[in-house]
Amino acid sequence: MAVEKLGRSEAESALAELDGWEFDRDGDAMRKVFKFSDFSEAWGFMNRVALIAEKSDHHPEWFNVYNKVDITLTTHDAGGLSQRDVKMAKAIEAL
Ligand SMILES: C[C@H](O)[C@H](O)[C@H]1CNC2=NC(N)=NC(=O)C2=N1
Repeated sequence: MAVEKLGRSEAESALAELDGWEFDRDGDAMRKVFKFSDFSEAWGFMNRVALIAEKSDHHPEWFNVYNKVDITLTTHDAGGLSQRDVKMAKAIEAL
């Protein structure tokens, strides 16, 4: 699927509206570390994110240790950040 990479200023304004998300990989990705009270809470969160990912065919790069979930969003098909990442981050924030 063709997806367009966001321009720097588009990406900046999108991130400005998203709590805690920061640029990563020279602006080609966005990243946030979520912390929970324990593994069970983190895993429950990951399950909900996984369902969103499958439904939207957009998958996070993530790393989990116990109560921490480190999420990186990028669009491989676009070679950087796209509207799909912004949409995904908003969906994650809405959980
Ligand atoms: C074929 C399939 O639609 C693509 O590989 C999708 C799947 N999930 C994806 N996830 C992410 N994060 N980036 C993509 O470019 C991407 N592409």
